[in-house]
Amino acid sequence: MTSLKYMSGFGNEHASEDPRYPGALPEGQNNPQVCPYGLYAEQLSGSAFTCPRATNRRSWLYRILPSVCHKPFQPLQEGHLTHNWDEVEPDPNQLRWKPFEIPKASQNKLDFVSGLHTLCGAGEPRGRNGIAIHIFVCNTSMLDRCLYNSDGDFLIVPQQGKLLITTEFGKMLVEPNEICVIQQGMRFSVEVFGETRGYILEVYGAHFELPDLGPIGANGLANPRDFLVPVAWYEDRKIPRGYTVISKYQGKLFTAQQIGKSNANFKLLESQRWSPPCSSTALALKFLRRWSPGERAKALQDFSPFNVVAWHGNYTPYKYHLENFMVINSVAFDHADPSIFTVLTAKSTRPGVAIADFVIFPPRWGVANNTFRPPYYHRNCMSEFMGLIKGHYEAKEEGFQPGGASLHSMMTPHGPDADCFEKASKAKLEPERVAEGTMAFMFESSLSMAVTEWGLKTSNCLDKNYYKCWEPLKSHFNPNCK
Ligand SMILES: O=C(O)Cc1cc(O)ccc1O
Ligand SMILES: [Fe+2]
Repeated sequence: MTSLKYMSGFGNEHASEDPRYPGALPEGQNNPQVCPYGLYAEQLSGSAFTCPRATNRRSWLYRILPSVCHKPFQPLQEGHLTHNWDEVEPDPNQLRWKPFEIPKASQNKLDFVSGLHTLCGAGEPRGRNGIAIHIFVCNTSMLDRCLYNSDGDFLIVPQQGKLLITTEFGKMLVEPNEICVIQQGMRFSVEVFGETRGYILEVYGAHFELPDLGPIGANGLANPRDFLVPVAWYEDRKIPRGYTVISKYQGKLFTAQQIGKSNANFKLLESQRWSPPCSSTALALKFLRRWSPGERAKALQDFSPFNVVAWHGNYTPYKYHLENFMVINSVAFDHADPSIFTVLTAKSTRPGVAIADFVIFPPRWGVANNTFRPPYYHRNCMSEFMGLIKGHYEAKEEGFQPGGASLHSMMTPHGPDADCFEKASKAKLEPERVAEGTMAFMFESSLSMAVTEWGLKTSNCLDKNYYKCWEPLKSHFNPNCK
């Protein structure tokens, strides 16, 4: 695979043209009467038109045919997505899952969509407030089908296997230890290269932002320039069985076939060698009139949704490598709250309270003196979902495995297992590397999440003995020794 190009910067205004068609972006305006090369202009709005500038998100896509060319949507019964949070009775227990099983392609072919499973969540896509956490396990690439999420944004954390994601904005390769965000409405298709697994945080009604840095200053944590945005790439190919667009809409999946064949139209214009600058409306209209009825009929067949020749805007998919996180931590004493490790936050309307934060536990130095260095024992007014990309998590060397997960719900006590407590209370406090070669992460939410039937039962991955990891903790209380 030739290496892909990206543009850098979080939330920037970017502009990109497929190099095969220079000048495809209209100059100085969004909606010329006829766009260069006869493309259609289409806006994708990611915020209300009237949002303040700082939060206003939209992009303009210049495409061979507009997205509206599709047959009616039909329900699709596939995957295990739900936002029915009443499938099973509430369960406040500490929950831990063994690595979610990835079926072999020879037994059960799953692609990114058919391999989606909702594990837990809260809230409701219609009310535009809530989250869902999904696990994806797949072994097959999506073939001539793409997905878009009408309900919210997907933050995708691959854990095993890389994802080659084609989007309307271009291609991104996302490997374990990288994450990507595909925002509401963006069409994407996922190619995989073997058995593949990962986690998804879905947020309804908010976009991810970089956390404010406050007294940290202008730099640090996830730096904006390390967020990478794809460059325009389009395809105009024959799709014998037609292209299927899948929409996740109000928690359910729907499919529609694209109709409209771009090749004929586009090749025709191309054959006229529209070399830029070709902004002459009269000339363009002349070309458009040249289509015969036969050509128009031929035009109504099939086309790829990845037909965006150029785009500009600040509403894009993006990826980020977790190794780029600039870690800040205690250099004197005590254990700082894990909010210091926030990569991205989806804010609620309450100041400082996130609908969901994406937090990582990267390799770093532990140097705090006179300090119990691992995570403290904890009861939280937020819900803490954790996953492990690789290695071990410092608070639980055993039991919490890559590709598994844990959920410590609102006010459910949790903390280091007995082993960890004993070791860390006796350890000689020298500077030491913590979490070397590992990457654990947390989706922390102000919402009280319910677990799905798949999570508690069907996945068959729930570790029924999790609570036992704290059983050996013994009292060290000694009234005679301070
Ligand atoms: O529960 C956990 O392991 C996550 C966590 C880590 C930490 O360093 C401090 C608090 C906390 O909840
Ligand atoms: Fe915690």
